[in-house]
Amino acid sequence: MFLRRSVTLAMSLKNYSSEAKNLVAVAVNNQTGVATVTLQRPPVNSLNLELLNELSSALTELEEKKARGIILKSSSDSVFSAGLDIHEFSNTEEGRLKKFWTALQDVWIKLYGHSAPTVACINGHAPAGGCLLALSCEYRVMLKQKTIGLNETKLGIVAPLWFIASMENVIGRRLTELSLTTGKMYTTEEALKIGLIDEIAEDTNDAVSKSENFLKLFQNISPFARSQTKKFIRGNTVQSLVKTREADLKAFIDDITSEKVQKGLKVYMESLKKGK
Ligand SMILES: CCCCCCCC/C=C\CC(=O)SCCNC(=O)CCNC(=O)[C@H](O)C(C)(C)COP(=O)(O)OP(=O)(O)OC[C@H]1O[C@@H](n2cnc3c(N)ncnc32)[C@H](O)[C@@H]1OP(=O)(O)O
Repeated sequence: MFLRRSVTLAMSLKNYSSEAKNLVAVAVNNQTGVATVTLQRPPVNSLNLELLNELSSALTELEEKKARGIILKSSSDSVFSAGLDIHEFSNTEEGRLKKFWTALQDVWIKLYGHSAPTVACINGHAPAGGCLLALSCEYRVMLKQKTIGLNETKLGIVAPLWFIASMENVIGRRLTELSLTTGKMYTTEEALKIGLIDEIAEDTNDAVSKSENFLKLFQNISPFARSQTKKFIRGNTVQSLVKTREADLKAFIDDITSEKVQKGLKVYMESLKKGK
């Protein structure tokens, strides 16, 4: 019964090979059904509205096509994602701000609750929103000598509850509290020690191969049993945002457009430029 189902899924993916879009590229291995989703917005894959919309569409498509696994990586070996594009925050046009935050909520809901097994191949630094993407996956392989963390307090902003839950579900409440309140960025080696990541890789090829090995664990597991189990484990966390989306959006708009936060972000951006 399960075997017949697997064959059907593999066949449904047969003609779905590689599609390069602007900011997100999706390539599906027709033999394994595993999709590699590559973020490609140089220089640092900061998440703007357009990238988030493309990522959201890719995740929907991979849900519909019943992908057998997703590897999320960066086209650069230096930065996985620098997090949300800070320029979006200084956009005072409320329509775009709303679309931006709604797109981020969409991406998180789809990625966190995806039916396919997901791996973050963290082939570069992953601050803030970059760390969120990684935490939304089920397994994390990271290049040595990079950094990862939810550093929002360093920017004078407050990580929403669903960011916090994503980290708490991986490393527990005590460490999440310490990490978030201090805005701690962990080195790869530190991240492995606290369980924030699962494996260290030498380079991107090694990271991809370790990600593929993780997905092989599910080769002989019923996709239905696997995804339902994941749903039971992650369902409440996803639902907590689904039920409060409007309030979360309002809180974001109110906070991000406040004079105090805008001033702090300006100073942070200047410090980033000076850091060169
Ligand atoms: C109370 C308020 C509630 C509101 C709730 C909001 C919750 C928001 C939640 C999440 C927030 C975020 O995700 S904010 C983003 C946080 N990200 C960071 O702090 C990362 C900052 N970047 C870096 O540390 C580094 O750039 C890097 C380590 C990622 C890479 O270093 P590298 O040396 O390779 O590159 P540069 O630093 O030279 O950067 C190149 C270029 O990119 C610009 N840049 C970097 N990060 C961002 C970004 N996140 N958004 C937009 N632009 C970014 C950087 O300024 C450089 O630009 P220029 O070449 O023009 O100088």
